[in-house]
Amino acid sequence: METNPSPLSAKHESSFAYGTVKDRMPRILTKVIDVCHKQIQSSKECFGEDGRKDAIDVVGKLSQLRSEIMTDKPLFALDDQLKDKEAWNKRLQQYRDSNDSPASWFTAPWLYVECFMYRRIAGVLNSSTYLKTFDPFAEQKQQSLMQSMTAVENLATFLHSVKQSVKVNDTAMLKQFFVDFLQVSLWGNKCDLSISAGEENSQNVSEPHKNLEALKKFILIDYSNDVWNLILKQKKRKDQVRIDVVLDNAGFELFTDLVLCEFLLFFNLADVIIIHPKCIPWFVSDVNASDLNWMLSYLSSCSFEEVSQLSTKLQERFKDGSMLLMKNDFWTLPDPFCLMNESSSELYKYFSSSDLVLFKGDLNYRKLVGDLDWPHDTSFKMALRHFSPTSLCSLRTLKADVVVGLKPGQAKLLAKECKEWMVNGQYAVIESNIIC
Ligand SMILES: O=P(O)(O)OC[C@H]1O[C@](O)(CO)[C@@H](O)[C@@H]1O
Ligand SMILES: [Mn+2]
Repeated sequence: METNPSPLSAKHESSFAYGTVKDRMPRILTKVIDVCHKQIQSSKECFGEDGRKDAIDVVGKLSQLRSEIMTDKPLFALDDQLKDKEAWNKRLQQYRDSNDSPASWFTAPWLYVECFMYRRIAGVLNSSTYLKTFDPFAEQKQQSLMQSMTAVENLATFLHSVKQSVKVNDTAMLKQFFVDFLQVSLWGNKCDLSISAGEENSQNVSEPHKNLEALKKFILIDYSNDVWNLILKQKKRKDQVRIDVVLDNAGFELFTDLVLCEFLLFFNLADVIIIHPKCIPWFVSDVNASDLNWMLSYLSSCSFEEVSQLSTKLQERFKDGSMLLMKNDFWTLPDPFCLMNESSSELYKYFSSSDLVLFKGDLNYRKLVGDLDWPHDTSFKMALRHFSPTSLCSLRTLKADVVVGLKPGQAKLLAKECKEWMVNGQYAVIESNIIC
């Protein structure tokens, strides 16, 4: 029988999880409470006394949640109206059954409790009358794109020039630019708002595609060659190549992901691309469908021509079906991906017919490897624990103390170089299960 390492957990005071549950999560909740507090007045203006009471009730329940976390109360089964509640409760029960102590915020697996906070926020909002669809992070997500507009303009200009100058059959050039756009999308993952507890974290490099050479030494594992070979191989074998992108953050990161998609579609390296957002406000900056729509209409009306053209082109792609957005509640469960086949078998089956699934970001990586305390030289394949519907590739900057696939001894050397190497977003991986 396989024995797995233990899950990362805030019960270890020296861990990154401990700092997250103790400081970062309450800080994020405080911001959510402030934003909802502002809704008291506007709800009153729109819906009268009823609206005012409704928003006050939301603020009260969120404050209660913050105090539960800060005082390490036991986790309880969800009792709300959202349809994934049974799936959540089942996992909690399984945890309780396999552990003697009751699960609490600081003692249960970090992956469960951090996801649980966002699911609880969604449950509170959904229980209200007037704030059901209110996204407390929407404004921050929009701000982060607006603050990255110079980088957006430069990247759109770069894509435009590549589209103009590179021939569709010039494989060598295409490979070079594929790797560039893949890396731009990778480094776009630095811009999440959860690691900074919601503080401004926009793109501060104005020409992201010109910085790639200098950043190469920070990519610890790099499967871009294999990903490229896989795409070429599938193109030769099939009429329709499909790539799926499991999104992470809105703002600049989403823009870099869409640039990569447009590059692949324009040069016929993929025929259809499916993107997968979250269905509830999640880890502060994660993409919801409404963030994508907002971004495309914001950029379409931008006065910078390359940006508005690109955005209009992307809107057309969603209309003609070469790009599709697919929603699924699985992405906002606490489940590691090795449980996808059990808890969302349709999604697993759906991925089996994809040629390549790209997973963006840190949380997706944590879920790929189960958020377990793996020795760092464990193979990626082993850490996936049989999650292998098709070829997978994770594009992730390191913002949590879990990483696999390194050479023996490499982690020690990195720790000497930089104490914070696993959590400060400076290092990255392009990691894959591809066997080409
Ligand atoms: O947006 P990402 O890349 O998934 O990062 C989410 C962040 O949230 C965390 O869970 C910390 O709160 C880290 O894992 C990570 O830094
Ligand atoms: Mn995120």
